[in-house]
Amino acid sequence: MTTELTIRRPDDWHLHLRDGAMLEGVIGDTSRHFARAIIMPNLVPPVVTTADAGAYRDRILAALPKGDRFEPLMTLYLTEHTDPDDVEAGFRSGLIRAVKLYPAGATTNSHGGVRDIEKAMPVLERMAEIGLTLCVHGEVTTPEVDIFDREAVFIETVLDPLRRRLPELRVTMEHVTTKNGVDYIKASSANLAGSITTHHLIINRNAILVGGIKPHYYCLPVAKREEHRLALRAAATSGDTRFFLGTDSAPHVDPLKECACGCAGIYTSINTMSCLAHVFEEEDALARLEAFASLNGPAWYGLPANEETIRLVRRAEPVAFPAKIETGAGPVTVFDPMFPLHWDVA
Ligand SMILES: NC(=O)N[C@@H](CC(=O)O)C(=O)O
Ligand SMILES: [Zn+2]
Ligand SMILES: [Zn+2]
Repeated sequence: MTTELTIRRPDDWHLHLRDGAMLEGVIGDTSRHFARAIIMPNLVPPVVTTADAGAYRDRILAALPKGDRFEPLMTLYLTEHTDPDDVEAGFRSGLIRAVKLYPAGATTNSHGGVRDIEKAMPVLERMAEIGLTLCVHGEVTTPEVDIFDREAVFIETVLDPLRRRLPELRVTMEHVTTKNGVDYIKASSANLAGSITTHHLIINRNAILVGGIKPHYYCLPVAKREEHRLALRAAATSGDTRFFLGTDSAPHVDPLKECACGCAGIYTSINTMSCLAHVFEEEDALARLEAFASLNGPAWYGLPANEETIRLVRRAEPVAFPAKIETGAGPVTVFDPMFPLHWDVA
């Protein structure tokens, strides 16, 4: 049995750090293990201009625990009024690594997102021209579409038409949750990749609903049936370079999760590497954990893999993680994978 594994230091290609007291409370859980992360722009108000992103980056670096080395990779929140010249200037300066498409109303703080994609075409055309990546929250918001079908319908009715229209546009399908998403990425010949979260490799929709309603397993896109989880596991552990880690660690304080209309989002930064090592071990794929967590993401985003390494060790006794972390904004419940975690980052 493998009990030790050294891999390049991982990166997180989809992360919510929030702002203010929450940012201060969570950033250390990422910078402890990860060298870089793509930082989601869905703040209130959102990060819409290059100037906003520069200021947010400064706040992130100021909140970083002393001695930690961590590079935030900044994104812009696409709106129907986004200025293509500002996007291009941000990209050319090296600050902006991606632009994020939130269909309006699809998820947390997405009300300022895109209603009519036609209005965003000038920006998308410019991005295709200059090689800037579009990250998408791939769900339609049409009320008639069942919430469990929203990703599949998005692929058919929004993503595929967009990619046919702009084949040069580089697209990251964020937090893929369905076999449909996995198959769509695998069938593409270029300019498409997908991030997969830690929790979608571990839970299916039963976790949310069986034995009582469990708000801490609720996120968007919502976890699907078991067959979809298995497809995600197969993709993540396959070594296929088009799939990589984006934890989508999304902290909300407990009172906003444990209420009549709880927020979507699961907090996994603190135990992601332990969870992933467990999953890859179960799939007999520990040798491919480095590809998923440390190599495929940088390759897709045109960055070198990290030179530093981390060492994962399988402990005889389970590793203890707190049930919640305390932040200046309030308590945040930590993802419970519902099995003991034996892998630890040494
Ligand atoms: N994933 C989530 O459930 N929530 C994210 C938003 C998102 O990534 O869709 C958040 O910002 O809380
Ligand atoms: Zn999302
Ligand atoms: Zn997210």
